[in-house]
Amino acid sequence: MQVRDCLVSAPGKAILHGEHAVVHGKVALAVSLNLRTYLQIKARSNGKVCINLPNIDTFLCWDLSELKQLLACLGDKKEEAQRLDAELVKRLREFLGVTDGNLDSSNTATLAFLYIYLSLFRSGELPSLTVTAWSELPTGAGLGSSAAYSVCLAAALLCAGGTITSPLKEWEHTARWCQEDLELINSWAFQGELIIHGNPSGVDNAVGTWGGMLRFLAGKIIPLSRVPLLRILLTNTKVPRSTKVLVARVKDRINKFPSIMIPVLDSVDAISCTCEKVLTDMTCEPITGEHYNVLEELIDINQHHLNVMSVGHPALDTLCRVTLAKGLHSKLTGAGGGGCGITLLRPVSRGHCSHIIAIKQ
Ligand SMILES: Nc1ncnc2c1ncn2[C@@H]1O[C@H](COP(=O)(O)OP(=O)(O)O)[C@@H](O)[C@H]1O
Ligand SMILES: C[C@@](O)(CCOP(=O)(O)O)CC(=O)O
Ligand SMILES: [Mg+2]
Repeated sequence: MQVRDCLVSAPGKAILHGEHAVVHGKVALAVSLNLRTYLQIKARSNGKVCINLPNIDTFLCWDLSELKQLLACLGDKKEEAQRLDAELVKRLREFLGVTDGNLDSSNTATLAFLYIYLSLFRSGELPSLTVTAWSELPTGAGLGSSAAYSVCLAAALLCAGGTITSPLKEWEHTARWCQEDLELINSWAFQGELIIHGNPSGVDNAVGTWGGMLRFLAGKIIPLSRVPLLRILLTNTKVPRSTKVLVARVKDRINKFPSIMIPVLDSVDAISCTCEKVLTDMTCEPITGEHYNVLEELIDINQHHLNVMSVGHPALDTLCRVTLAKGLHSKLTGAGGGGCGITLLRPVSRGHCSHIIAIKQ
């Protein structure tokens, strides 16, 4: 089978409020960034499947015959993007020599690719192709690099195999898929996140698929079209961490102290809802210092809650302290434990360097 060549991209994200709580059914507010992951598929006729992931120093090739063996006796089950096929995951882990202890960047990214590739093409002939993915996002820093990679994998493999068609007209440089295709891409991207994160909420792949700013609650995605222009400073502590480990850590703490932790999750939910209301108010009435006072207090309270969830880090404490000395309020974003923090800038604040994002629509 010959696939179509294609090139896709997807954005990273910043979570304003609701990280971790969203995994436990609470509201999160997230926004896409102008930092993207790109992925190209090229059809080959050499009987090989190759993957090049320069950001994580991973360059691998397999013969189609080896990959076909992984599907032996799995049956022609219609590929579906609802849940992981445990048997296929087990075979892939064995094939890559992966045990729970050595699920590093390279192994997880390779596993996610092979899982989606084999699932999508399992009922027909496996195609020979080369996948190359690269990103402007820091890997493992809370800006949704895993989701942007998973969204790109899903979109490109669905497109290469002809399940969805490219919306790009000859004269256009970029285009978006229709809603139905975006939903299919999102559901396969969620599979990638399941492999990389273990227990994802789905908020990151939703932002990677639809872009813009959205409210996410238990799989329900509500785009927020009326939001004010906010300036947010992103700071990368450069402390490495893994979302999978942090999500599992929060779960352990909830299991250990349910009566203490459940109210914390409820409070984070209320913070997201209050923040959303303030943002809406800011679009229908003149913006005042009081709006910013509330947004800043919400950031401070949430940062304390995230520390209570055990996903803080001394480098993030430093960020909060240093910015507060300048009258600015910060919290971690994404899984925490290091990675990136966000700082709300008031309209008068002068541009600190790092990366400034504009939040609108
Ligand atoms: N550009 C990339 N190329 C290949 N794999 C990537 C890339 N970006 C992210 N990944 C995968 O995602 C993992 C990081 O995911 P995660 O811990 O959730 O952090 P993040 O906050 O960046 O999403 C990496 O270990 C790797 O497996
Ligand atoms: C902690 C969490 O809420 C966000 C994780 O984001 P990131 O992988 O750190 O970019 C997990 C999730 O929602 O799946
Ligand atoms: Mg991630």
